[in-house]
Amino acid sequence: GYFGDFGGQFVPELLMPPLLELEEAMERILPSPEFQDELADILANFVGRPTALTFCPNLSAKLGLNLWLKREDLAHGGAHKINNTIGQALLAKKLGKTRLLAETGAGQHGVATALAAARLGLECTIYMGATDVERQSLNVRRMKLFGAEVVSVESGTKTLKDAINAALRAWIADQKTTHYSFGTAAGPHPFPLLVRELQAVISREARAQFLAQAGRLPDCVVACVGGGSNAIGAFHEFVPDAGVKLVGVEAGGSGAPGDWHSAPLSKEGTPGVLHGMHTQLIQTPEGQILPSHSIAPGLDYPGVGPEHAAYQASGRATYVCVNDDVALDAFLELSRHEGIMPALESSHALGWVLKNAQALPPGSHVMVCLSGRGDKDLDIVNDYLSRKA
Ligand SMILES: C[C@@H](c1c[nH]c2ccccc12)[C@H](N)C(=O)O
Repeated sequence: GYFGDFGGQFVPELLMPPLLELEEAMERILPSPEFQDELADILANFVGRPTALTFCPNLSAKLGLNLWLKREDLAHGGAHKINNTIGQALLAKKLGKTRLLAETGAGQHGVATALAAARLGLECTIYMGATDVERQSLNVRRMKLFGAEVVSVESGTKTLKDAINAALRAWIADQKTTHYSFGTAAGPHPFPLLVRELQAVISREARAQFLAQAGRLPDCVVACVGGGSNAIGAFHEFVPDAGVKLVGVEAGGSGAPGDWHSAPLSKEGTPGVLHGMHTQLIQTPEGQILPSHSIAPGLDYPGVGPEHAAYQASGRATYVCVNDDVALDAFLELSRHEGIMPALESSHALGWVLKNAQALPPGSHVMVCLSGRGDKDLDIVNDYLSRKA
């Protein structure tokens, strides 16, 4: 369960039985033709795959690049999250589980888990920090309308990292009937591997679409990195293609000195253990996890998936970060020039491309993973516009 020095299963002994059961299920059930056929049918006819690979003629002309977008914003639920939640829900059902539980901070993973449970006839309990329940009330309403129970977590800073701790504890207490559907390619082994396998559909489709539509491979694949699930999925099938640069874009927050960020890889992160994994973290020298911040709720996390930490260490991928304003400007650029409204999370990836277009060879073919749609972010964007006016 390691990616170089990173990964592992740093959990209480009590959590080992369900993790071992999940690992065995992953090896036995996931690759089976029966599971793969059933998953392919759901991805086609419920999720709406394959998602488009969209060329951007106006921004390409403006930037002197060939800008392509992998449209995970068009997947059911409005983001890439469903690739993971529907796969884990199907696996849980094959294991005879009757309930899913999950963590969420921004609410996107909670919604994607709740709708997958509804579709597959499973009960669903979502753990969410009390602070997040307050500020993401629309997603709380969506989860409840899909039939999920939302448990408000009052411990710690009452945000995502506390929701994960509460969900892991709940799983220990109820492991026989319940599957924990982890929200990103992080957590204790086998979650980083399982989520990567389920999100790899993004690059599996994109690689074939690029060859068909552009007649070649991309020069560069760019994706935002919070926990890292859309990025690991966008990278995975391109990893063997040495000519394809992989760029992960983290959230730099406001950028003001002393302000919090969510960029353990591209800023001063250090190795440590959190949520069952050894990875790069934003922490004090004594190992106290520091608060994180980003204008994009889905990127707000002080850690990162271990496979990304390993790709940074090996040099296979490069990790950079952009601040809130660069992401907001990218949101406006794509909306105004291409008629597509990107999630603020995805806007970080696009923002890096817009900011660094001159540094890329002219005519480069760049694929940005558009991990989600931006309707959820209208209030934040309008607030930015009124401040800027
Ligand atoms: C990205 C996703 C998420 C869900 N669970 C996570 C664990 C670690 C990092 C990120 C996540 C999002 N923050 C959410 O709360 O739904």
